[in-house]
Amino acid sequence: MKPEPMAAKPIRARRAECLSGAARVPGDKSISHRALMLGALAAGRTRITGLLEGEDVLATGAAMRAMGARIARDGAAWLVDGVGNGCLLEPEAPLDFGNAGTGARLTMGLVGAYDFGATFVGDPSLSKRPMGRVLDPLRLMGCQVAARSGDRLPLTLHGPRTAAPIVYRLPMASAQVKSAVLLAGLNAPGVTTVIEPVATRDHTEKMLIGFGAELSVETDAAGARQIAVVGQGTLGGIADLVVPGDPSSAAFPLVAALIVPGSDVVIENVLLNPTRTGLIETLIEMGASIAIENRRSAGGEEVGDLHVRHSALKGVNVPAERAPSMIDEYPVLAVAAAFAEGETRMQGLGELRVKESDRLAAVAAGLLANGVTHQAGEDWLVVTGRPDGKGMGGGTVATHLDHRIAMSFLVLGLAAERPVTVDDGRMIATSFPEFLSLMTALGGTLDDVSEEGR
Ligand SMILES: O=C(O)C1=C[C@@H](OP(=O)(O)O)[C@@H](O)[C@H](O)C1
Ligand SMILES: C=C(OP(=O)(O)O)C(=O)O
Repeated sequence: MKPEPMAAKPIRARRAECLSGAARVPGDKSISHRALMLGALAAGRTRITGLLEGEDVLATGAAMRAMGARIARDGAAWLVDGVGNGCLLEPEAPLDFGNAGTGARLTMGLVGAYDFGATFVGDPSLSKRPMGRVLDPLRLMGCQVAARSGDRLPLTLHGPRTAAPIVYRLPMASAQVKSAVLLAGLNAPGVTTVIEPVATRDHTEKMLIGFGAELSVETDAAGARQIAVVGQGTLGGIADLVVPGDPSSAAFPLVAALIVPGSDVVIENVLLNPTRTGLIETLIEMGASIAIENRRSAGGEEVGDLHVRHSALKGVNVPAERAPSMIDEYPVLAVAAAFAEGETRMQGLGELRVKESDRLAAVAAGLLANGVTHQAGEDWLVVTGRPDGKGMGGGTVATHLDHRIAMSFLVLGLAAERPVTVDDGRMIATSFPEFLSLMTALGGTLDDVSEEGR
């Protein structure tokens, strides 16, 4: 008999008095996935602190175990004993990535150049997302793919006996595709090259160098980056890999503090890698009071504490070129824009359509349900704000198994005139399990209302 599907967990946010205090968001999700993957691949031990213990990352850990790595928690740290480059084992059962695009796509790259079979499965959200963007370059390297129509999960990969190194120009701005090709290149003889016309998050490049891979990056006058990795080299464990706080999680208390009158909040230890700071840049242009304090370096990355105070925001134009550096932050930017004077115009949003949900459609529907004036097109969104939040709220938002839609609209409810309900908060645990307790500790008024509908 099939197990009963778990019941949805609706959550409601009510207008908060003010938010205050200090908070520390969990480790960066992108870096956490890569730390487990490269630790699993490297020879010897990697000790990781600050790892995000969200469901997405734990699924990656389980997949790495299934291919031979030993991974165990040791107090506040995680110890990973890797297999050595080229020595992953064929997994005996399907690898289940749950809701996680990053875990699934990067692992496809990791195993796509191995002469063995690996099957990938995921939840209903992940099973709708396009995998062809990763499978196409893997096919060029000699990988065989058996997939559902449209290159969706479940699918099985079988790499070639010897993979062909390729030169691959990214057809879309995607760090996941870039990373998958570079990881496949680790097991191909010779040099595998990725050309990215627009820079995307660079964690894979930085961490590959940290684990001892031979990798070079050249940037041309137009900003295009050419990244070359030498395959079949040796990777070694990292004794002390520190994962900084996730700026994509920090975005929620950050925007909440900006829009709830009287707020004064410090968010500590946030990753400030320039490929991830588009939201902070945009909010500062909108007039946000965000002071970056205590700037320092941790684990080869710049980090700092964000001191945020409630601010009078004004609408701005957010250029399409900025999208890769804030791609996961548009839903919560739309919420900030709902409280800004005038129009905020966001362009270049095509990639939002293929995230955990069609985020552009989900944001537009959530704004509509809560009385926020907006217009949306194929790849753009214009939000017309109302600083006092008058007339806003009162709606229920369909989250479509998307953690960022859930958290963004709960933030809206903290400042809107009427409460905002999200239909299901379960997916918040994929990236930010502490969200409810952290927001509540700052003064957020969030309630689990699962019992109401029963
Ligand atoms: O490489 C990564 O860790 C990620 C890249 C982005 O996806 P795309 O590469 O599809 O833009 C982002 O949306 C995702 O949350 C994490
Ligand atoms: C898009 C996201 O993640 P993923 O692609 O890993 O599912 C996200 O966390 O917003």
